[in-house]
Amino acid sequence: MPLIDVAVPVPLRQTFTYSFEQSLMPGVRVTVPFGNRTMTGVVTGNTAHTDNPDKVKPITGVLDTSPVLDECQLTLCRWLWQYYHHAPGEVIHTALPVLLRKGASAEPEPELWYRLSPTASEADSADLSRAPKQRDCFGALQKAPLSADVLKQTFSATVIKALLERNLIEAFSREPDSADRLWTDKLTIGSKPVPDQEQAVAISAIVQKKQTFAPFLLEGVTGSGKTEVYLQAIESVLKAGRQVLILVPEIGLTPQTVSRFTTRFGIEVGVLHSQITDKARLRVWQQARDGALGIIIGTRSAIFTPLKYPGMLIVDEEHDESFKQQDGLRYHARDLAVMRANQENIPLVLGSATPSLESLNNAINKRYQHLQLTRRAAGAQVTVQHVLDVTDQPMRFGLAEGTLSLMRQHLDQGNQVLVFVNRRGYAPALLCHHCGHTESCQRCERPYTVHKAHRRLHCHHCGATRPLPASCTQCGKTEMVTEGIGTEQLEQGLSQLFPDAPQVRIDSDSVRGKDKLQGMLDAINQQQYQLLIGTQILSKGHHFPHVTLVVVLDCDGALFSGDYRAPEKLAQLVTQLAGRAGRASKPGQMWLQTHNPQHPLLQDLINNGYGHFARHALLERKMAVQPPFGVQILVRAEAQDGQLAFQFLADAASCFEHVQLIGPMPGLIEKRQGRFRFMLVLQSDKRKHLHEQLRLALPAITAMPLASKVRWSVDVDPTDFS
Ligand SMILES: Nc1ncnc2c1ncn2[C@@H]1O[C@H](COP(=O)(O)OP(=O)(O)OP(=O)(O)O)[C@@H](O)[C@H]1O
Ligand SMILES: [Zn+2]
Repeated sequence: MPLIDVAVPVPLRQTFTYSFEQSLMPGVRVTVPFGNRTMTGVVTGNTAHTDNPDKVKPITGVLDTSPVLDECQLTLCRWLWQYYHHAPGEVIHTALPVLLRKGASAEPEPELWYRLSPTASEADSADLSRAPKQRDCFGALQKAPLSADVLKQTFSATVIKALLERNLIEAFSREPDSADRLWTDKLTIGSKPVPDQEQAVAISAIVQKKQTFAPFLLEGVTGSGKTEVYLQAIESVLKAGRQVLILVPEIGLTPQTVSRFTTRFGIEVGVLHSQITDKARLRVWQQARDGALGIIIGTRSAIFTPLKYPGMLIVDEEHDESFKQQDGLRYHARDLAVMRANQENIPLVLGSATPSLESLNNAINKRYQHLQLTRRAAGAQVTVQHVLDVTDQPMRFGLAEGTLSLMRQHLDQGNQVLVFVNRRGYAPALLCHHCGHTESCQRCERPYTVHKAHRRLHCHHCGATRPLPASCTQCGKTEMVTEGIGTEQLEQGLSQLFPDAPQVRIDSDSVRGKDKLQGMLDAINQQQYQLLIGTQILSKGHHFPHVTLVVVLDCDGALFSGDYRAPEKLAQLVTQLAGRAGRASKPGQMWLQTHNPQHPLLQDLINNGYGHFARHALLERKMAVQPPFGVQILVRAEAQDGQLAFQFLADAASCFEHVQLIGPMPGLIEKRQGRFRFMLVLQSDKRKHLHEQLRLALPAITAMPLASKVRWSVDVDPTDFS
C-alpha cells in the first residue's frame, strides 16, 4: 500500500506517515487516527520509506476530490514550517479558512432556487388576482426559475411562503453557476486624476512587469497619492483578466478603503478581516480560488487566499506591525508576500511613507526596485513639524499653555485639531495619596489603568478588570489620586477648555462595534467635530482634509525604551501622525511636546524627515550587526515559576555552539497573566548559519525535561520584545 505523509494539526515539528490504498494528491484533506483521536490533516506528499512500517496506520477518510491547497500554497507552507521552525500541521491550519480546518466542504454549497410546480397552470395566475404580490411573484417565476437570493430582493418571505402552501411553486437546490472571470464583463474604469510626474514614473515601472516576479518599494510621503498609484497600476492587470490581492493593516480596512476600489473599477471586491464570519471568509476564499473575484483586500491572513489567475500583490503600509503575527505561527505577512510573489511569478508592490528598515535596505541594495513620491498630491504642502519644550511649563490636562493657545488659533479659524495620546482610559495608574501604594494587577505586576466611564480598573496586559476602589487596598485611606493622562481624561479636560468645539474620541474602547470607526471618520470629514482625540488608530492612513494642527502629548517614553526598534516605531508613528494634517488646500503643522527637545532622534526627524532618519538608523543597525544586517531568532519561555522558565532557556543556551547568545533575560513585560516571561536571543550575521544551528538544536531542546514544564516558542525575525 502506498505510504502517505500527512500534516496533522498538533504542535510537533514533523509530518506523519499513514497508508492508503492508492496514492493521494498533495493538498487533499484526510481524516487520520492520532493517539486515541481522529483528526483532519492535509496530505503533504507520497513517500517510499518509513522507519517502522509495522506502526503505520491507515488513512480513514478522504475529504476532497481536488486539493484545498494548490502547489504554490503547499510550497509556501513548506517554506513557512522550515523558516519559522514551526509544526507543519499548525502551519497548514493557519493557511486554511476555519471552516475547512473543521472539515467543511471546500466546494460552494448548492443554492436554493424556486420554480413553478409541475401542476401549476396559466389559470392559477388569474386566481391570484386578489393577491397582487403573489401574482407578480408567480409571474416572475413563470418566465424562469430564480434563486432565493434574487427572488427575495423583490418579494417578501410571506409571499413566497403563501405560494409554496398553495402548491403553485416549489423549491429545489441547484449547483451554483461558475462565476469564473464574470467580473471582467463588468470591469469599467471610473474617472481618475492625471498622475503627476513621479506617480507616472512609478505606474509605468510597475505595469511594465507582467507575469514576472518584480518587487517594488513605493516610498511616498504621506498624502503623495500611493493609493492612486496602486489603482492605476492594477488597471492593466484587471484588464488582462488577472487578480490582485491587496494587504492592508487591520485598522486601515474601512469601507472607505474598499469603496475607492469598487468605485474605480465597478466590480465586487472580496474583503477579508478579523470581523467577518467564518462562512463569509470561506465564500471569499472559494470565489478567489475559482477566479470569480478580481480584487481581494484583506488583513494579515489574507496572504493565504488562493488565486486562480494571480496578477499582482500589494502590501499597503508595509511597515505596519499588524502584519507580523505575535502568537502561534509568528509569520510576517510582508515577508510571506515576497515569497509568494516569487512563487507565482508576479509583481509585488510594498508601499509606505515610513518603510520598515528591512524593506528600505532591500531597496537601497537594489533587491527591490525603489520608487519614490517626494511631493504631496494635488499641490498639498508638507506638514511643518516642531518640538515644544515643556520643561518647567505649567500644564493643564497634559497640555502646555503654548500648545493650548495654538489649538485655540486653529479652532478659531474653523479648522480641525488632532490630539494624540498613546494611552486609552482615564489614567495609567491609581495611587494612594497617603501611603503611595499603586493599585496593580497581581497577575502582571503592572499598574491598573483607570477607566472612569465604567468606574473600573483594567489591566491592559491581560484584560483583568475590577471595580474602582473607594479606598486604598493597602492602608484603607480614601485619598486616591490618578497619575498620568489617558484619552478619556483628555476628552474631559478639553471639553472644559474648549466647550465650543465639538469633539470625538477615537481609541479601541470607543470604536468597538461594527462600522463604528467608519461612522466616526465620516462625521469627522463632514466637519461635525473640530477636536479629534485619540490613540494610534488616528495615525493609520486616514484622509482628514480639514485637520491643520496635530499635537502629540508626550513621546518621551519611547525615547528611552529598552527595545532597539522603539526609535523606528516612534519615527513611523510621528511621521504618520504629521501626515494627517494639511492634506488638502490648507497647510498643516505638528507640535511634539517633550522634556527632551534636543534629543538627536527628535531633531533628526523634525529637521530632516523620516527618510533621513531611517537611512541613519540603518547605519547604526549595521554597526551593531542588528537586523536587517544581523539575523535574530528569539526563544521565549514563560511559567508561573520564573526560575523554571529561566532555567529552561539557560539549558537551551547550552545546546548552541557557534551562535551569539544574549540572555536568558526577562521580557520587556516581565510578568503577564501570572506567568514570568524570559527570552533568549540568538544572533548571527549569517541567516543560513543561524537557522541551521537552530534546526540542529531543536530536537535536543524539545527533549529537555523542562521543555514540557514551561510554555516555550520560537520567534524568527522578532519585532516585539515584550
Ligand atoms: N495625481 C493626482 N491628482 C489629484 N489628486 C490626487 C492625485 N493623486 C492622488 N490624489 C488625491 O490625493 C489624496 C491623497 O492620496 P492617497 O490617499 O492616494 O495618498 P497616500 O499616499 O495613499 O496617503 P497616506 O500614505 O497618507 O495614507 C486623495 O484624496 C487622492 O484622491
Ligand atoms: Zn494583568
